[in-house]
Amino acid sequence: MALLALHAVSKSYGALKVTDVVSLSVSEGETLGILGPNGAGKTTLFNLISGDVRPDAGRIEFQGRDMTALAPHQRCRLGIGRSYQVPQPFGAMTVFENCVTAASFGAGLPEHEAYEVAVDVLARTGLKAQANQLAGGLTLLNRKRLELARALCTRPKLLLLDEIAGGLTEHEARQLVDELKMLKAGGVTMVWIEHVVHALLAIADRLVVINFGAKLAEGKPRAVMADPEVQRVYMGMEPEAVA
Ligand SMILES: Nc1ncnc2c1ncn2[C@@H]1O[C@H](COP(=O)(O)OP(=O)(O)OP(=O)(O)O)[C@@H](O)[C@H]1O
Repeated sequence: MALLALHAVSKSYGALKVTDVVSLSVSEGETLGILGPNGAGKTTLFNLISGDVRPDAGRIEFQGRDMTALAPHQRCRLGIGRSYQVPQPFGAMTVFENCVTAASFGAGLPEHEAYEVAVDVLARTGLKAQANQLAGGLTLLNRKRLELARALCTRPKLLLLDEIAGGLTEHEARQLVDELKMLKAGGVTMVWIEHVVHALLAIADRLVVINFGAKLAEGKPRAVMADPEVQRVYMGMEPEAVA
C-alpha cells in the first residue's frame, strides 16, 4: 500500500488550471523528487497534500485513508510534515522554542516529550549550537535547517520539502543533502520539490516532472533527466544538470 496517493487531483484558480488531473503515489521509505519550471504548480501540489488548499476534484489518501476533507492540522497529526519555500520561523523565539512549539502543536506532544523531540531533532539537523539563538538572526543555511527541524518536530511519516536547497551555496547544499541522506537512512519518507537538480539527483529514488499543472514525466531519475521533453522544458534553466 502506498503511504500517499493522489487520484486525479485538480485545482484551478479562475481560468488557470494549476493542478491538472494529477495522480501519483509515494511508497514508504521512498524519496520522490519533484521538478518543474517556475509556476508549474509544484507548491500547489504540496498545498493540496498538506491541506492548505482543497482540490476541485480528485481524492487524496494517506495510509489508505481518504483525507481529502481533512484540515491541515489534522493531516499534520496523521503524520504529514512540511517545510515552506520561504522559511517561516517565529523570528522572536529561539531555535529551541521554535522546535518545541512545532512538537507541541504540530505533533500534540506533552511538554516534556516535546523538549526531548526538540533536542533530538536539533542534533540531527546540525542546529545544536544555535539552540538558544533567536530564529530571526540565523544565516540562510540555518534558517533552512530550522525549517527542516520544525517539520521533523511534528514527527512526520511523510516529509514534504519545498525548495529547501534554494539560495544555498554549493557547499551548503551538499551539507544539507548529507543531512537529508541521514534522515532517509533513518527511514523518513520524503517528497522534495527542488530546482537545484544535482542536489535532488543525489538522493531521489524517483522523479516526477510537472509542467503546466500536469505530469510531464515520471520514473528513475537518470531516465527522466534524459527524456528529450524534460530537457526541452529545462533548457536555459540548469542545462549542465541535464547534460
Ligand atoms: N492562491 C492563488 N491564487 C491565484 N493563483 C495562484 C495561487 N496560488 C498559486 N497560483 C498560481 O498558480 C501557478 C502555480 O503556482 P505554484 O506556486 O504552485 O508553482 P510552482 O511550480 O511552485 O512555482 P515556483 O517554482 O516558482 O515556486 C502560478 O501561476 C501561480 O501564480
